[in-house]
Amino acid sequence: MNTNADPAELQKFSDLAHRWWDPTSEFKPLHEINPLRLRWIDGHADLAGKRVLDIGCGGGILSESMAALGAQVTGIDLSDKALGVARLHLFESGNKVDYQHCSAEEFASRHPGEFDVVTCMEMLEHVPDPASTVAACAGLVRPGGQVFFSTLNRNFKSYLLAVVGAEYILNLLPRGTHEYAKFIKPSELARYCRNAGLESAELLGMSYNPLTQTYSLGQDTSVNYMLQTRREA
Ligand SMILES: C[S@@+](CC[C@H](N)C(=O)[O-])C[C@H]1O[C@@H](n2cnc3c(N)ncnc32)[C@H](O)[C@@H]1O
Repeated sequence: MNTNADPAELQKFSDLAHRWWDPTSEFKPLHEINPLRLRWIDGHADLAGKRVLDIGCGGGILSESMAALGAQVTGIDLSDKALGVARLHLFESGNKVDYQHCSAEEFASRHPGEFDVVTCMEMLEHVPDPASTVAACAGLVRPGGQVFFSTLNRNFKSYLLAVVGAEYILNLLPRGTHEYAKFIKPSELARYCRNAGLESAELLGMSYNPLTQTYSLGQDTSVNYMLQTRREA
């Protein structure tokens, strides 16, 4: 099976992996959005006791926070360095997460329908074939289970804010973090989901206010957004 991965993208995350848990580092935005997305996911999926798979888990910011709410979490990623940092951090936090080096597609072939909840956050914009990742997510969740995605919209505003603003003006992210052509419109993500047997439910925007330097959830999906989906029963 050809791996649906871009080695240059994985290298970017491996190079920065040692700073994953530093809330002032390049990963500051992930630390800041985490409480918002965690509350949103938990509000829909009631995570305690659920079997959860976190795809593209990186250093484990979301995985650990879901485990802390009582979910049985497995995290998969293709960056060995990020997974190394994620495993080490468990010693510090005392949380339990099963981290594995695997692609979504390969994991789906081994664990069909095994999860109540699948999360795939800030990852689709880093893979060559996001539709294939979405199909793998659909294969991993049980009928009636939920899959949550987040990614970046593709339009002039998202180019200005997520690439020019975040990488070149505010220096929130290292230059080259995001490739504009890989951003995904909500309509495209909804189509990938529909084709994979996932029904789209709530679409929610996540916005950054540079004046207050805070993120908030709302109806504005023009830059960052999240999509809740459910596998047809
Ligand atoms: C921006 S980080 C997001 C980490 C985490 N999902 C979060 O939101 O906190 C993107 C992650 O996707 C991983 N990744 C990129 N391509 C991947 C692939 N094809 N399969 C699995 N993980 C991948 C990277 O190694 C990195 O850890």
